[in-house]
Amino acid sequence: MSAALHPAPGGRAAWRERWLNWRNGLVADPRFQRWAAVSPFTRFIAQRRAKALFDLCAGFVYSQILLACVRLRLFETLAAGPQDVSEIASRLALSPEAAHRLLRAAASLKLLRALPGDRFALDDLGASMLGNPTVAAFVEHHTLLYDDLRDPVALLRGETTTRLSDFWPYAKGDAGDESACGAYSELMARSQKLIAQDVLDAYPLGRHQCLLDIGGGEGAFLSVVAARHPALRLQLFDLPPVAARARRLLASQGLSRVEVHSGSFLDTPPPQGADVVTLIRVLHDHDDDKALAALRAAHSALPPGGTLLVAEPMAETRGAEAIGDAYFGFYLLAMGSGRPRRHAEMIQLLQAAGFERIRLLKSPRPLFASVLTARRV
Ligand SMILES: CC(C)=CCC/C(C)=C/CC/C(C)=C/C=C/C(C)=C/C=C/C=C(C)/C=C/C=C(C)/C=C/C=C(C)/C=C/CC(C)(C)O
Ligand SMILES: C[S@@+](CC[C@H](N)C(=O)[O-])C[C@H]1O[C@@H](n2cnc3c(N)ncnc32)[C@H](O)[C@@H]1O
Repeated sequence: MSAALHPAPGGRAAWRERWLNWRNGLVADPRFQRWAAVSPFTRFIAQRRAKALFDLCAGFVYSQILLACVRLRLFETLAAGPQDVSEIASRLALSPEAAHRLLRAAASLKLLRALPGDRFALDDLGASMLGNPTVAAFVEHHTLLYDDLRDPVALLRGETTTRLSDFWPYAKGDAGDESACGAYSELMARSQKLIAQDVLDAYPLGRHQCLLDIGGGEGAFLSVVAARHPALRLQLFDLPPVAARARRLLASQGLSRVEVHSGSFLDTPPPQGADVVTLIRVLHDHDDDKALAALRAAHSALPPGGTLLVAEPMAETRGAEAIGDAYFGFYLLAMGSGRPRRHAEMIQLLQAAGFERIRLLKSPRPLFASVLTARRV
């Protein structure tokens, strides 16, 4: 970036930068670190910072312990109640020593709880895994992401080919065939359980007559909408191989009332008739030009005054900053397309496509998806 675009700050901002620089010099000084670690005024802060840095160093190890639990079906094994190490070891086909190591590790991560007598039970996080089987599917799927992240600098420099870009063929501009689209469509459909109800709680659709879901995948979101709004007319638009899967799956669920249309929002006009269009987890996996094309497609499908509903993880979501900028930032980099956007960037994009009255709605779990509405001009 040139200095002209980002001139050195003045006033309060300049003072803030000088203070930050002085503070960082102090924190980086080993003598200050030693003093802070023992001083009764600072030792709790120093310990918290050291632990936070250690957790960043160890994050991959923690993830792989979770992967071992998922692959060995440890949470399902303990679903009926606590068991002792030898019982668990024989169920997991591990030696008692290996089982003990895994169980203690999982207990330290609050997945399990260690009980007296070498017995182990689920703890809150292990029980949450049982209640959200989608998370286990993501944990398995992360083997692709972690392969791609083996050399993060090469990834940042665009020097690698990635496994995630094969998993998401449209990220490379390839619509893929039904089998290539099957894996991602199934993963997305399963993970709608974390999103669909939250979106509908944030924006009840009661006043609408017809909803078009652009990039609607296999129709998992629309099947939740159908159950809540029996009278709403429903349309789905997705790439031809995905639309074919949606037609089959929706028919098998008795949901032939969903009209399935196939095409690409890059070159095919979507169907007309909707007074609300949804884009769920579509914009963030496209670069600006294609995201703008998706928004223009939504605009063309709506009448003036029609509503657009966007739901996806966003950057700088309070309490979920690392999920947006770190997890999705690097996930989408490995995928080869898109980036998590900040609220201000979403507003710019939406306005450029002809939307106004853009509102960020209160949603139950914005860490999974923030929900925005906008009005077609
Ligand atoms: C009973 C007593 C006395 C006390 C209980 C105390 C209490 C209230 C405990 C809380 C228990 C509770 C309700 C727990 C709930 C836990 C839940 C709901 C956990 C959910 C976890 C979800 C996770 C970890 C989700 C992970 C999602 C991931 C990794 C999503 C990845 C998405 C991707 C890669 C999307 C790709 C799409 C693309 C391409 C980017 O567009
Ligand atoms: C990350 S998935 C989200 C699917 C679904 N909305 C959900 O949240 O479960 C993105 C979807 O957009 C579709 N898609 C990608 N590029 C498209 C395009 N050019 N035209 C239409 N759909 C597209 C994909 O096939 C996929 O179903």
